[in-house]
Amino acid sequence: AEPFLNEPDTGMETFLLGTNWTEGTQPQLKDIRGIPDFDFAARQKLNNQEYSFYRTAAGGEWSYRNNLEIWSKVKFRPRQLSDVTKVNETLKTTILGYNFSAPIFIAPAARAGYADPAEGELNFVRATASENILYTAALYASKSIQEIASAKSNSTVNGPQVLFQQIYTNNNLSITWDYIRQAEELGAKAIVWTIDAPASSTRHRAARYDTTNSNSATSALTWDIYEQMKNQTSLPIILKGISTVEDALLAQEKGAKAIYISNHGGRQLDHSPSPLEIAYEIHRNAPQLFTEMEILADSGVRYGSDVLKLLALGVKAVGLGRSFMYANCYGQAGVEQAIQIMKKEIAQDAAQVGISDIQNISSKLLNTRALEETVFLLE
Ligand SMILES: Cc1cc2nc3c(=O)[nH]c(=O)nc-3n(C[C@H](O)[C@H](O)[C@H](O)COP(=O)(O)O)c2cc1C
Repeated sequence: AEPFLNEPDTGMETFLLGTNWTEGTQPQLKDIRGIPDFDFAARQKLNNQEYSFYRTAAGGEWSYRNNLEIWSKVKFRPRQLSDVTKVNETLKTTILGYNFSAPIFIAPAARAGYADPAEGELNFVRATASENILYTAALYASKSIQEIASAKSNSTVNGPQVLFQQIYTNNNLSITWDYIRQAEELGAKAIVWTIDAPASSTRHRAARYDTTNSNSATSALTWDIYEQMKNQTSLPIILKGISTVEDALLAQEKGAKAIYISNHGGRQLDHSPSPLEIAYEIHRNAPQLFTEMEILADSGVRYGSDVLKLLALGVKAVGLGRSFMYANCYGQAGVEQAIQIMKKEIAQDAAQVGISDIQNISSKLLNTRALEETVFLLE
């Protein structure tokens, strides 16, 4: 196996070594310039067990790598002399009808308490309120669903803050239905049902510390359960972990208003496709899906330009998992800074590409020839 770069050389370490920073201590937040810097910073602060849980991925971590490396295969085709002066105003978007300041969100991830034992996920709730982006809370959060709900802001552009609730289904479905009811009562606006974790996954990095899946007890995953779930709630159910155009089409056939393409950050199945490859497969086989339903995506997103590539294929909004977990090592301020970095990069990179409206990006601004070699085409 060839070595690879977990994060590009951002010059951070060189810079820090020229200051009074001591290796193994967390750098100052002001010295974080890009999303990958939060990974470096988290490695300094967290112990090996905690960092490994956040960082781990499945098998030889080839999907984890591919999630990070695939972006460079798709180049931009920047159009110069387009009027991009108002691009900042087009950053705002809607997700299932709710208003947000940017097409990015915090993906559901368990155990935020490793990064901030006192506040855990509450930092995500508060930071997404102040920055007005979406937070999708994880079932296996360090804080209880009640604690998360009570940290919500009452005064956002949507009125009370909009949170989506991620769930795993339990083999005993009555536990799942109770959980959905509870989320609904506490004001969640959508259920994000994770469908790509039918079993525990092979995660050597975290297994060393006996901290692998948070969901090892769960495996009830069928379209029949989806039908049953729809009868349990009036909330929209977003299927998280769609990896093929066939399943995207099936989801639409069964009435899904939104789906979420993801390979779980490469944490479930090694050699599962990246969101860029999945989005491209849908773009080539059933492009209408991007307008007929809302398609969210995550896995491997580290830069504003990564987000733009997914949006250009038709994705509605893009999530980040690990990066926000790492940013949470700085508490709410760190999470806010991560959101601000992403917003700034999305807007400025959009301008560089010649995008005047982030909500309406032509796929012709991408050169996808490299994906054409491997894309799966339906008969
Ligand atoms: C520490 C950690 C815990 C996670 N826990 C969950 C979870 O409980 N439920 C879920 O649907 N996805 C979970 N995920 C996956 C994320 O929702 C998301 O798909 C993934 O992190 C995106 O890839 P990225 O980390 O490269 O941004 C977790 C990811 C991480 C890193």
